[in-house]
Amino acid sequence: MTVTSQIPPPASAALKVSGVTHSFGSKTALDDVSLEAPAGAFTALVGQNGAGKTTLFSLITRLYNNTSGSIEVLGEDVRRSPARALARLGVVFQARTLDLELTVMQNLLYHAALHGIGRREAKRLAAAALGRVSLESRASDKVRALSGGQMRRVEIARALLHGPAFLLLDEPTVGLDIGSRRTLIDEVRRLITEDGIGVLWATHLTDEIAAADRVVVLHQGKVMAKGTPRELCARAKTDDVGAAFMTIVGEGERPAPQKASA
Ligand SMILES: Nc1ncnc2c1ncn2[C@@H]1O[C@H](COP(=O)(O)OP(=O)(O)OP(=O)(O)O)[C@@H](O)[C@H]1O
Repeated sequence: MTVTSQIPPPASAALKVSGVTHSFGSKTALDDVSLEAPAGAFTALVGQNGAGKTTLFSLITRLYNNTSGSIEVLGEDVRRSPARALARLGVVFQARTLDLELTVMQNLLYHAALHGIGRREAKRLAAAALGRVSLESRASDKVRALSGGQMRRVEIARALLHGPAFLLLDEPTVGLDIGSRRTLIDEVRRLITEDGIGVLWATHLTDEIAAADRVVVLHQGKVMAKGTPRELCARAKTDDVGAAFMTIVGEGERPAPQKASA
């Protein structure tokens, strides 16, 4: 009997960013950035403050126009086919955007109305989305009554309303306590395993990375490394992902300007 090794096919890139540069005046926030994030997997975009994570998210979501390179969501170019590309994308921005005085359900229905979803369908979708983040029992509560972590999960439910295949989350755990952080990450990982959603998760916290994740290290607008945590650790000759990140980021530090000798 012949035994053939089962090599899994390469995961297709649900999000593909190629050669994207973006500047604010003379400040280059992103410098020839290329990265891929597969469907049905967790990709961590790790970078310190000012690395360029939010700028990248703003380009992917068309808040800013990408004038160089290309960005594709499930094969749809965001510049050429913005409606089709954005229809496949769910986004949780860094800043919180729920109306605190409305109920959880009212927030979701308002968002659905903006997307042209009819009331009855919106209610069905909202209930299903709340179930996916384990918050169906809070539908009638005012958002103000929720914890920070629960608010984030409502924002994820809102991002899921239109049935996206890929989720972008920009530092979603900032300001949350350890328990809420863990719950939020677990919920998002469950969406990946149960619904096959792809995730790009921006963070500066390396303890949010799991062994099976893909990691992209962004520093001062440049992609410094891409790979599995194990590959990053091997490159930095350490077994600690946080230490590997600091080593890799250190490689990218701009040299201090030389003083002219007298
Ligand atoms: N609207 C803007 N005008 C000018 N400079 C900007 C603007 N937005 C971002 N920048 C600069 O671009 C660089 C990247 O910023 P960005 O917000 O994308 O980083 P980040 O990785 O999201 O950091 P943080 O975690 O602090 O949000 C920074 O140097 C920032 O000061």
